[in-house]
Amino acid sequence: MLTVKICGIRDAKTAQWAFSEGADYVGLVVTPSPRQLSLAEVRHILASVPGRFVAVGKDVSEDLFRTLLDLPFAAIQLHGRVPDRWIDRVHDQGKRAIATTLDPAADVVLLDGPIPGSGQVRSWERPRFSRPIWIAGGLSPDNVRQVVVRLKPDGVDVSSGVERQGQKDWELIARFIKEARHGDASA
Ligand SMILES: O=C(O)c1ccccc1NCC(=O)[C@H](O)[C@H](O)COP(=O)(O)O
Repeated sequence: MLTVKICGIRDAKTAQWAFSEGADYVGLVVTPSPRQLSLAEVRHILASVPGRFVAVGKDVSEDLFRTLLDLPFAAIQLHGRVPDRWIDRVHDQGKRAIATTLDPAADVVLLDGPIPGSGQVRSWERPRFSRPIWIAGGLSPDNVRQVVVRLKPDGVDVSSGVERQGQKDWELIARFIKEARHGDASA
């Protein structure tokens, strides 16, 4: 079944909404971005909402990485710099590792757009690879069904495509999940 991740959620109520609409994962951004959360905000959301959360960061420092390993995230998604053995360390904590390059050690490879969270479309192709592939970069409720039907990815991931004026929009989140699931049912 298709995995759906909604990324860059910044409050507990919106996270709860995404899960209630059928999201499999919610991503919390922990490095510089308009969606970045403080660690206090992250802890608050993780403590208030049951569900599978992903820590999402770019060029994460060793200190931050250690903190993320100790928090109850289901998965860690690493963009940019990924030092040797980090994926093993994610696994040692019983978490899943989401890589943004074709890394055979990862549990999932996220094929993202050129700038994460920017809404820029990647060239939507699905490489042959031994790990599950999630597609992201410029997805929205208007195109996700077609992308799922055409590429048959293992998952889809969205951030700006479910925002209005820089804020997550509940109706767009619900519609994105519905459209992705329709695509999966007819793929
Ligand atoms: O979303 C961010 O602001 C972000 C910042 C730093 C690292 C990663 C980030 N997002 C990663 C994601 O998983 C996004 O969902 C993905 O890049 C797709 O974004 P969009 O094209 O806006 O849907």
